[in-house]
Amino acid sequence: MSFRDFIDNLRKNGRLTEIDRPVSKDFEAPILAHENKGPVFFTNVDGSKAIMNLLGSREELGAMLGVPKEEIIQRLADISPDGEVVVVKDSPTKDVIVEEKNVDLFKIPIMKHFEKDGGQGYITAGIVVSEYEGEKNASIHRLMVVDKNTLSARLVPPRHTYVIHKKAAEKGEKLPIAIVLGADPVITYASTTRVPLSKEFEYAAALRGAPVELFECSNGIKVPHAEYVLEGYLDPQERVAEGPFVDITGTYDHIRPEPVIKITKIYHRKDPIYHGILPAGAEHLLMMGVPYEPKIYKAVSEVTTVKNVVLTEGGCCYLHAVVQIQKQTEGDAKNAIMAAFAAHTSLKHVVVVDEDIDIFNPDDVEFAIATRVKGDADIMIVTNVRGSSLDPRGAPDGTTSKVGVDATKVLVNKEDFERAKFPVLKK
Ligand SMILES: C/C(=C\C(=O)O)CCOP(=O)(O)O
Ligand SMILES: [Mn+2]
Repeated sequence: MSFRDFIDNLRKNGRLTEIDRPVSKDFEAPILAHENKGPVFFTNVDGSKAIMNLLGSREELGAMLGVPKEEIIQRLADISPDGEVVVVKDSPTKDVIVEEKNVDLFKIPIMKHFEKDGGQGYITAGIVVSEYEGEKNASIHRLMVVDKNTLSARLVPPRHTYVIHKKAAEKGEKLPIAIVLGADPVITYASTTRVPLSKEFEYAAALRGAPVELFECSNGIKVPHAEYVLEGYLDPQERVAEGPFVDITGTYDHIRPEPVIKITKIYHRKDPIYHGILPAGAEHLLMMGVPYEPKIYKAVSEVTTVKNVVLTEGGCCYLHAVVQIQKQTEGDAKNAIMAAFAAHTSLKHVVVVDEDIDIFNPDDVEFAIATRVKGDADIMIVTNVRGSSLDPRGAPDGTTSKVGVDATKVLVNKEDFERAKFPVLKK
């Protein structure tokens, strides 16, 4: 499905808010997206079309994957990244081709979001596709606009783009890349996942249940059909001060020296639609967090019977997990805690609950903590572990303390924890 077909479906189903008046890419469009919550289509952001909040809820994500929100994790965990990918010659993305001397990123509605943002705006939904010595990758990175043909990418170790760029840079070579904006949303989603190296498009094809078509850019990088493709390279040496940027916590991430991307060509559809993800908005949080949920699910399934996993909105969909298990033996929850921390190294706090707790309801999770936890026995603290660079409370060397809470029933007296039910009355 194309990006446009996806938007048309949202429109037909009455799920799209359309804003026809002219709005500015600098702050105004992001503020409107923040106020509107659901998908918002702008017909005139400084003269261009744009959409924000495209996949801003678990319901929307589930609808795209063809499952209810409670089954997203099982669906993502069950699918192997081995769908069919075909290379085709033509693409509607090639309708308009802007050669190097005319490249001007300021003609694209790349937005400024928050008052202290660094650079000249940030591309927030750009899939960075790279290929080097037979290894391929597709992943979303925040991209700061430096000038009309220069970006800077925050590359976090050990993400695949970081690893591939490092390999090329060690040999002093430029890494050819292409930045894809406005592909089939399943492809964009697949690019946020943590599948094995080179497998994002195969994973997207498996999720979509149909082959993914790629076309070749002039620098050899193969990309899916999209609204915009920015072709260029990651420089082996040059770095600029990247940031500040508001990441998932809604606080400003630090400024760091990050690699520079030069854009050498732009392809776009006629009348292209720009995709912007609102930093710290629901779409951003889900894109960052949901891909880790199947990873945690699979890791916990190795140690006990896992039923579901959620990275909660209150924990920025990244720092807090709730893991639901069918407890078999005493101590299962502690093993589940260790497995969850190993599967998502940025995770800081995890609560393990039983099957009768609704993990999507924070009040129900708090009820489990209130009635099933005894602090000296059920809380596990691990100190000096690798945490998230996004945690404002993390130590300068990137370590933190992690807390696991076993909020499951004690098996020997599990009847003491039974939740009272009203009888069903005969009518
Ligand atoms: C921008 C970040 C991640 C990414 O590109 O996936 C920052 C968070 O990374 P941590 O690994 O949590 O430090
Ligand atoms: Mn990858």
